[in-house]
Amino acid sequence: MGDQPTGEAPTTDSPASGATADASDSSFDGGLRAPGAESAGAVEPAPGEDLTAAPGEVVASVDDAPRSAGVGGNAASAVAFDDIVIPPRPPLPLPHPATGATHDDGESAGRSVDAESSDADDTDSGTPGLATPLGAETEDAAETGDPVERDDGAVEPAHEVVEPSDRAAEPADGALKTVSTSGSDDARARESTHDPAPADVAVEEPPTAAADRPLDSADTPSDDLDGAVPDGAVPAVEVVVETPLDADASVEGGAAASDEVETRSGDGVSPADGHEEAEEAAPRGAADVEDPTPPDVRSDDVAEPDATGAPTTDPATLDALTADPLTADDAPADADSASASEAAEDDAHDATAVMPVAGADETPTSTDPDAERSQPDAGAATPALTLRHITKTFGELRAVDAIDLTVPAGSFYGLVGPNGAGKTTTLSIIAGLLRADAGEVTINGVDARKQARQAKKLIGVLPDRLRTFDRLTGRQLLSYYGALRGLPSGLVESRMADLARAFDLVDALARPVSDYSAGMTKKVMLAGAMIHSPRLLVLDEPFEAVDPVSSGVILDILRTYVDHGGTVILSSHGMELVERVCSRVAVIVSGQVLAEGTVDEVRGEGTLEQRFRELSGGLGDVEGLEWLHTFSA
Ligand SMILES: Nc1ncnc2c1ncn2[C@@H]1O[C@H](COP(=O)(O)OP(=O)(O)OP(=O)(O)O)[C@@H](O)[C@H]1O
Repeated sequence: MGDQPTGEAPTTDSPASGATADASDSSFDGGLRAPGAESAGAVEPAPGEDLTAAPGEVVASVDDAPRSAGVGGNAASAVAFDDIVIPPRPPLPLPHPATGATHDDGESAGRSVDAESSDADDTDSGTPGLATPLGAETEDAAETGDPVERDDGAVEPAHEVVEPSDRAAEPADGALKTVSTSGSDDARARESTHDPAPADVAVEEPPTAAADRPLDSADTPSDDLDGAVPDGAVPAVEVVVETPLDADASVEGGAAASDEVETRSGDGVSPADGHEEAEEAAPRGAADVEDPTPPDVRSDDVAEPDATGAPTTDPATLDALTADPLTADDAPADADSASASEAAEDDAHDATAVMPVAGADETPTSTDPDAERSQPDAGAATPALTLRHITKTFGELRAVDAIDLTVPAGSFYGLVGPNGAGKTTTLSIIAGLLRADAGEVTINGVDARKQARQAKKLIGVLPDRLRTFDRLTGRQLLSYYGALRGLPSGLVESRMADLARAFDLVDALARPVSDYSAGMTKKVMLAGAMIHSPRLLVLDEPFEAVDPVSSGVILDILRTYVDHGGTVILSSHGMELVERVCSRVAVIVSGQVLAEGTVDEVRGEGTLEQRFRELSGGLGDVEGLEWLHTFSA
């Protein structure tokens, strides 16, 4: 190719462009491009021309050079560079003095360059702009044979860069020095390093999003809560772990500390800033929220140390661990203390305990919906949840209209309804995210308004829209959930490991939740809702975006949870799923409960979906959409 007619070299065909692009990535890029391109500010001329003939030849030079020079790869680059670069500096006519020693190798490059210049002059290839810069650049040095004066005024012998000894000693420098002849700052900067471009790029590269991530690799220690975590998540965890212990000494103080922890953890920066972000993170209707912290991580709990201190997932042990420490003696007193402040009541409860709740022994343990349907009164003694005339309006819209519901303890309760029916609003009120305009919410006998903190201890929440502190890694988030719920760190670690395995999140725990898919986010938040083994799980669309395998796992977990006395209330648009797994169901339309009871009672002779369609008014009006079938484009 070195003997190709010069007229073929300077073209703007795509191969040339492609070669230019390729060459730009190579270590000998500077040798190929710099003299012409950088010094003259060429518009990719020399490379394009040169490479039109060069791609194969350049490679051949690189391959051959080291063999002839008896040096390694880096030297090879330098030799190849010489072969290619030197021609622009000395007089163009061949043979070039510097390439004479390696004529075979240098010939192609030298002729290529020569061809460029002459071709640009001799042919009407339509690429004068491509050839000219290199020609102009080389002429100065080549015709005079004088040292090259750089743009910054420094004088550099033109031949310096071609000294074989220099190249052998510092091949990379040799290549870079050639770049320096351009006189550009960039070239000089590169000249100063012994490391080729890739390292320069790596060093100078601006911070990336990945660099901002708290943890991004699996090599993060499992107990890395104190490890290097950007965004200030570390101090959050440090403080969180200690908060419940502080709360032990003083409920008031503990609550205050807890608030601070929530805030600081929320943004991982500072309490003040975090508070704002925590509010930002609050679910829809934040203006109505009693507490800006999402309910799934919200906790007014004081520490409830593990009775045994031993991590466990054994259901029986979990029941023991989560058994409400409250004593029945205080229950009536609580009911009578409506006039006292909410905080004062909660403190009293925290200090002494209350709550006659339906324990696992009192609750049917069958996961067979049919079996449970045959026991509609199961857990009737103390319902897991009761709503009395709950009403919520948004402006003129009555989203929830005097709803009454009773969810027996140990039931798997489905809330279904069309879009905008009021399901999420209802669940948000149950979770304490929204304050109802009117009505009462009672959770396991605890008035959710009068004894908000006590009530919140009893529930785990998967909120709508998955808003959470997603700058934390999954591990940090679950640790945060657990710490806020007052669990000992060892127990948190143990449960987190169990939940991660169950939800197939082991490999994801070290990654920021913001990088999770929707289904993964749902699963980690569901894990967070469960980590303190609450008595009632309030789940808004728990299966949405979750893959079938994970859905099956979640269902198994929830069923077992219900078997052991837990209660689940969930919203879903999956009629078949609700029909299959739920023992009771309520159909909400326009903020009102139009049907409620066991699944058998609600669906009657047909399917639940048929009943749902009847109650919700069927399909929308699809007439008038004929234009959709005209396919205008
Ligand atoms: N914060 C809010 N501000 C104003 N309107 C709201 C707010 N939250 C809910 N709404 C309105 O209340 C009604 C009930 O909404 P909600 O989210 O409870 O419905 P949903 O049954 O959960 O619907 P979907 O099945 O689509 O999730 C809707 O008309 C909705 O626009």
